[in-house]
Amino acid sequence: MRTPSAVRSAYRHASAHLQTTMFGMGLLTSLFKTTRPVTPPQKVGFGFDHAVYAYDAQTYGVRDISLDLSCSNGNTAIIGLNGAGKSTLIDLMNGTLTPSSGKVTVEADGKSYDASHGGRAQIQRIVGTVQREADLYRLRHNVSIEQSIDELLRKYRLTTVQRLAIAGDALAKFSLDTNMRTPLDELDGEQLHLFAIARAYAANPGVLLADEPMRGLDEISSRHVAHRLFTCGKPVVFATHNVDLIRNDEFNITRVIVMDEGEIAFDGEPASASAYYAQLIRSKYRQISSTQ
Ligand SMILES: Nc1ncnc2c1ncn2[C@@H]1O[C@H](COP(=O)(O)OP(=O)(O)OP(=O)(O)O)[C@@H](O)[C@H]1O
Repeated sequence: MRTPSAVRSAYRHASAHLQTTMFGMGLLTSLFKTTRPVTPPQKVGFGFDHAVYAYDAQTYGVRDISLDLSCSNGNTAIIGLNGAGKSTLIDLMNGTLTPSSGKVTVEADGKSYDASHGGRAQIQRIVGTVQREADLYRLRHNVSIEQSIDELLRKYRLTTVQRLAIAGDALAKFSLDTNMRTPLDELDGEQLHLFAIARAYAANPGVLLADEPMRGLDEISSRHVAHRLFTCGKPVVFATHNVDLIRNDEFNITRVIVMDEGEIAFDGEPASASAYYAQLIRSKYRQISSTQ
């Protein structure tokens, strides 16, 4: 039988071992953390070189896209009918998808990153993706929106005070400071869209990517969200079906890419793009009515 002093000594030994292990684990966790950019990456751009993405043998998301997109000169809209390839294009830009063939690169501050060649983590620091509504529902819903951003920021080497300050600033920027303690599932539609933007903004990316950032909102809420998004001080590349929006000077949309059946059908300034798109829709209607 062990004496009390032998038990105490074994306990001290075990506890010292545990402390060393926990210290090691803490060190390991912080080693794997990354730094949040203090100043966002500048001069961000996207390069597509004959990029193709096939979901399966029959279904192409995009076909043979070649595109040079610099984000330094205003906001960029991607428009197109359902299934035209807008979401696939956005997922290739943020490294969620890698091309089946061809190449997609993200340029920032003179360097080039390719998600097909180990660059995904770096790309996701440069590019802030506004989560789609469906993806927001995967977040924990019983925590406040402040906590939700705090949880996102835990991957960075930041103190709790720094994380909460960043979360507070991001929420204030998108008029959500009075809702900081509100759980996600108690936000209304407009607030939910603003929260998705604030969450992407909090990581201080060089560009924001948003797939239909006003989806499902009424005219008033759409306008409010659009105003906040397009005047937030970061370039935005976004997909939309709202053609009226792209012609609004207040939103500084300088380039519009029209997609059709996985390809870029038009690339230019908003007025010409919306005229082209109206023509495209008319020709689709004619095709449908001629086959009925
Ligand atoms: N996960 C998937 N699996 C199989 N096919 C897919 C998948 N996602 C998209 N597709 C197909 O890829 C093509 C392009 O779809 P994508 O979602 O990129 O278009 P979109 O322009 O964003 O459409 P929408 O405006 O309806 O969101 C479509 O034919 C679509 O059916």
